[in-house]
Amino acid sequence: MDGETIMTQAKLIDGNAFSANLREEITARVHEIRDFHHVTPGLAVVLVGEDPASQVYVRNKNKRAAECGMKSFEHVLPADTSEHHLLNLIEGLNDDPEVHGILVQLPLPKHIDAQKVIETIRPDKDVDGFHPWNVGMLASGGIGMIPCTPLGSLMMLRDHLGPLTGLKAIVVGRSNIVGKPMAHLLIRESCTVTIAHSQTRDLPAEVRAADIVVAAVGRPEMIRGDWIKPGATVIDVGINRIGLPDGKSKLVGDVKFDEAVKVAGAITPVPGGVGPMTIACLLRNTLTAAARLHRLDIPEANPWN
Ligand SMILES: NC(=O)C1=CN([C@@H]2O[C@H](COP(=O)(O)OP(=O)(O)OC[C@H]3O[C@@H](n4cnc5c(N)ncnc54)[C@H](OP(=O)(O)O)[C@@H]3O)[C@@H](O)[C@H]2O)C=CC1
Ligand SMILES: Nc1nc(=O)c2c([nH]1)NC[C@@H]1CN(c3ccc(C(=O)N[C@@H](CCC(=O)O)C(=O)O)cc3)C=[N+]21
Repeated sequence: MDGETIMTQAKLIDGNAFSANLREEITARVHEIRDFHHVTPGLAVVLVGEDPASQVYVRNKNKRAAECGMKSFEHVLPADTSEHHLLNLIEGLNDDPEVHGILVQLPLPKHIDAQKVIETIRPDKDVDGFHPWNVGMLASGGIGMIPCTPLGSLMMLRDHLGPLTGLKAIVVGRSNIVGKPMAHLLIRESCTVTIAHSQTRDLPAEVRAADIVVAAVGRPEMIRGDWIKPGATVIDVGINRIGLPDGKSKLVGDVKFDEAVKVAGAITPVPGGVGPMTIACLLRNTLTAAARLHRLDIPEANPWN
């Protein structure tokens, strides 16, 4: 090196390792409530349609639930399932004492009203945290169920940075499942929060001002290295499968990793970043739901504060 150019390399935030630790902690709690309270947390996952990518996620969720000692109930329904049939299934799960958590994989086929489906899930079994009751609890400072992807993202931020008080954060994306709940969590952590979306003017300038960047856009490698403030912490939520010239495909995030890794202070990779944390947090929410439904007084797994 000539002494002029200082090559920096961001710290990699390892979602696989973090999620393995969290799942270990959850497993211990699951065994504890099984042995002392005779309760086994149960997670029901509902998938409508045969989207192969979704099938992989559902299988992963069930496998991880079983590894933690939970029961898992898989409901795979054909793509032409009626809304009425799906709502009936959910009402059955609402009333099933073995089921503590219910997740309906999104997106749903167009003929089904997703909002109606979400509102049919009992709020205390809504482990996705998408029911308006839980949305309101997060927005108004109450205790509800926190959406898994934002929760996992926050755990990694807190682990890397400690308290986030006063930091400038930008969330790129305003969806109900990632962007909005993420912004609410960051407000709760006393960050100064900007929410950007497709109508934002001069997105690179907004991103450059931020100490924390959460990318949840769904556009492969859109956020470039020269948009990142040197030393910033980057959480890449994006999961995009892109085709390669040789006919194969690979997963990339919403951040151009090779560029950002040279500027950021820390960054989550894709795969191996937010994705595995989402699943660990789903299990954590299922454990929490089981404990609350049975009024068990157990400590939360990784209460990060
Ligand atoms: N790792 C994980 O566990 C998970 C990963 N994901 C991934 O995260 C990504 C986002 O998911 P989700 O929130 O559901 O996606 P949505 O498509 O629902 O939302 C995307 C958001 O990005 C905004 N946006 C789109 N284009 C631009 C642009 N050019 N500039 C600025 N903002 C833009 C949209 O703005 P507008 O509102 O104006 O349209 C919208 O608010 C996806 O890649 C998804 O696969 C999702 C869930 C879990
Ligand atoms: N009701 C509902 N809740 C969700 O939480 C939900 C959903 N619907 N629909 C789809 C999205 C997407 N999602 C992911 C979860 C885990 C990984 C994951 O584990 N990814 C791994 C591996 C991915 C791979 O190899 O394919 C990784 O990033 O390392 C990714 C994406 C949850 N979602």
